[in-house]
Amino acid sequence: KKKVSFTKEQQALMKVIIDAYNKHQIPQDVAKKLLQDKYSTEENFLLLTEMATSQVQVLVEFTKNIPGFLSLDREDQIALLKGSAVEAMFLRSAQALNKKMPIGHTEVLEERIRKSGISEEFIKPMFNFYKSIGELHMVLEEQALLTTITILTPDRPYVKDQPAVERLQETALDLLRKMCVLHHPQEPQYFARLLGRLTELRTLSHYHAEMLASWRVNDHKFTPLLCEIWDVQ
Ligand SMILES: O=C(c1ccccc1)c1ccc(-c2nc3ccccc3n2[C@H](C(=O)NC2CCCCC2)C2CCCCC2)cc1
Repeated sequence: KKKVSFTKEQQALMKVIIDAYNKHQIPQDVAKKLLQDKYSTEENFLLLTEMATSQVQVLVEFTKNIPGFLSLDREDQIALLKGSAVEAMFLRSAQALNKKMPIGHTEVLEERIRKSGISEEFIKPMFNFYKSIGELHMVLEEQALLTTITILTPDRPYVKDQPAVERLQETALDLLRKMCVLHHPQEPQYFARLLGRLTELRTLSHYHAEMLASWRVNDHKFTPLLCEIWDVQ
């Protein structure tokens, strides 16, 4: 059994990130809403924009707790948030679908998402991603670190001081690598598989503006915050 030891700094970093991740959960649980009632395509689109808007607010609060983030150039902080918001939303959505639920609930939830108004061509890649996240059975620490690593991606558009972001991301990557060895000792390639999901995530978010336009509703109304973050309207 591989011995994994964390430095004092790594233990402190993990605690800060876990506390932030737990504190900044989505207010009301969208999965519960979807399981309670069937909604029309319009209502589903509104639900998505409401959930996504509150998720962006939660994401901003979460990033403030990432050690070093607030010391970055202010415009770079905005560029990192803008560049990772859609990916963080899909990560959160994947976790919402893969959460332990009573028998049969996941199937109902999946069905309601499939029928929510999303155009067919995007259902497959989105669920492929959700399934590939589910198969990893990530522990909370890994989920929180994966979101942190997604936010601290140096090569987002308009980031000026990439090395400064790289240094923060590397700290989170070192910690995640150790977490993977600790929680998945039988799978030496687990860490690499986890990072591979970020590539799939980037592809999903690449088509996001186009995906939204294809949602079968007459007018696509967005909140001002989403217009900022989602490059729509
Ligand atoms: O942007 C999306 C898209 C994708 C393809 C085409 C057009 C738009 C697009 C499409 C679905 C989901 C998505 N995948 C989910 C998995 C499990 C549970 C809910 C999920 N959702 C939506 C949601 O509210 N997500 C929250 C989750 C918390 C963080 C903020 C976001 C609802 C919205 C009501 C209708 C059904 C799905 C998340 C994002």
